[in-house]
Amino acid sequence: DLASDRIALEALRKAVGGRSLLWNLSNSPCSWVGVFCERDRVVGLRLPAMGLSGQLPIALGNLTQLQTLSLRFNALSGPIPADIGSLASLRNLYLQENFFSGEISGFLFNLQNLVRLDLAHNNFSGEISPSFNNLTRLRTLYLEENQLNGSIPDLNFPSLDQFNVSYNKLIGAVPQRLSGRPATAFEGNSLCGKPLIPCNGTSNGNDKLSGGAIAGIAIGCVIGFLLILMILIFLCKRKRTKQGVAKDTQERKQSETEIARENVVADRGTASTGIASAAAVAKSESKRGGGTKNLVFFGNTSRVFDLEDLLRASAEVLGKGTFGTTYKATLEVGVAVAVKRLKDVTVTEKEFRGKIESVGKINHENLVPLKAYYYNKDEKLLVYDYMPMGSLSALLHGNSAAGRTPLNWETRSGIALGAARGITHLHSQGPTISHGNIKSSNILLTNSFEARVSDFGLANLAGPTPTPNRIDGYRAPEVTDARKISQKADVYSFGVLLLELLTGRAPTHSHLNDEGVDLPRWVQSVVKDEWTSEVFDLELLRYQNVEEDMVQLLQLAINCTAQYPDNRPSMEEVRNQIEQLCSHGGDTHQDIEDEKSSQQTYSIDSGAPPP
Ligand SMILES: Nc1ncnc2c1ncn2[C@@H]1O[C@H](COP(=O)(O)OP(=O)(O)OP(=O)(O)O)[C@@H](O)[C@H]1O
Repeated sequence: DLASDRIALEALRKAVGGRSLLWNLSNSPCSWVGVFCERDRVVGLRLPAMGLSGQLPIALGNLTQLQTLSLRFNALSGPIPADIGSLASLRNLYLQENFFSGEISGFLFNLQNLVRLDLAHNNFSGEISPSFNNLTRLRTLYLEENQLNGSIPDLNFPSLDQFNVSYNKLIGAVPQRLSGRPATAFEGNSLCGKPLIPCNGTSNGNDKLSGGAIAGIAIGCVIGFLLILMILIFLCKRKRTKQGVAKDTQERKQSETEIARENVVADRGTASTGIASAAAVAKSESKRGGGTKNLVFFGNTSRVFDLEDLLRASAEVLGKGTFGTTYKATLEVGVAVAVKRLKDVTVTEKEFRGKIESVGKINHENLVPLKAYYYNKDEKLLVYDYMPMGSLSALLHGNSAAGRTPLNWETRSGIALGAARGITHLHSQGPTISHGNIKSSNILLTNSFEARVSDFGLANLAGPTPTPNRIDGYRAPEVTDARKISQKADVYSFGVLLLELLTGRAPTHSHLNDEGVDLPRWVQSVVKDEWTSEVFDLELLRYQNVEEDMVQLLQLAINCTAQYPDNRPSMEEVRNQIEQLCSHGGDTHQDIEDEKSSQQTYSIDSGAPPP
């Protein structure tokens, strides 16, 4: 009953959270922060990042109705206590990012109802037990970044979605049943076999080579060296006979090498030559009458610069995207612009000009305005305002060591609103107008963190993109060709963007994501298990009085990422809902010490598609 639940919780507080768990012991445990009850029993205990430290007491076994235990991101140490094995109702056990050590306790394998088990980033040692196979309902097993050794047993989980054992001390072959998992699930071990390198005769679990193999390699090296030497002698002789005959050819070759070198430097993003050479090509073309003489400006943009100025500008590569490389060019007058050098433009000049002219006419405070463009046979340049704060992607996933600003709820919801307004404005231009490439690197920020959507109108200038690229994590399931975009596909991508803002995780295929998470699927599966608060970015959990707003935005994101386009809201509806949400957001800067707890039981529709 609740009295025995109370005893367990008080013992836990005494052992690991005396200072950090500010529970009012004279009230019912169901009113305590992180404790969730149903029918007067504790069913959830969620204390992530609460500064808990020390060893878990033998007491939690009292919580016989507990379904979710989340103690992630704390400083808990020692073994997992044996009585956890008596939590017969437990479905979700989330202990990652602590200092737990010792072998993974055999008591865990009694937990027949366990669906998610995350023990990653601890100090667990010993072998992975084949008894994991007792956990037949398991869908998530995360064991990465521990000290586990030995080989991986033949694990057979019928419904496993997520699995990771990377960065342990595992050896031997990946069992066949797990060979379809991504290589990242196994890296950082001495493992072989699909999806890693094949296990051949020379590698039997450890990396030592046999004597025969070493001798073979040595002989191969000597033969290779002799061959190269002979080729070099032959080439030198030939060169001498040709000397003096082809001086002009040599000069030409030299200049080709220069150009090649220049391109390499530009590609590496270390110098301004890329944009300079683009502008130079453009300039020489226009001199020959092969295109427009100069940049074409839009609206009231004052023509403070021309191609010559771009040529002289100091420039740096900002990044390479789907449609080309983007440079920051600082003009001599001190103004910075972003110049996108388009590649693979497949439309005719007339179509290009028509499409870009209509992009240039679109004007809204939440869109990055296209200032000007340049078109000729060899070069197509787009000039935008330069946004000094960079992109949402860099801000969310950038290196925290480099001084990343943590984004609070107010800023995140403001960014969501700004982006929604920008995209809604685009959609209001006509039912066939859509963005086609909504993702966090295309949400740029002003100095005051206002969102401006960039890169609109480019999707149907380029050819099909058969290989997965960075948009793929955002792409709606019905979009098979990047050019066949729609407003409802934009809504899906925007939903993924909202999930990214809420969870702090980048979607699959993002170059910054190493977890391989399919964000909508992951969020839906967690929410279905009534585990909603686990999806939120830890930085957001500091602001407890906004959890209800976060849950509402999460529901909206889930609606946006519905599998069938007709089940998704329109962008206008999305904008209106975020506007409402932001308008009643009062004091959102409550501190972590704020004891006001949010004890609502949130109900989320997991957005399951119709049959
Ligand atoms: N106007 C701008 N001001 C500041 N940074 C920009 C601007 N435009 C683009 N960037 C940044 O330059 C980098 C490269 O942008 P680019 O648009 O070429 O590629 P992408 O956004 O990564 O992918 P895609 O081409 O698919 O949109 C990105 O990090 C982007 O955030």
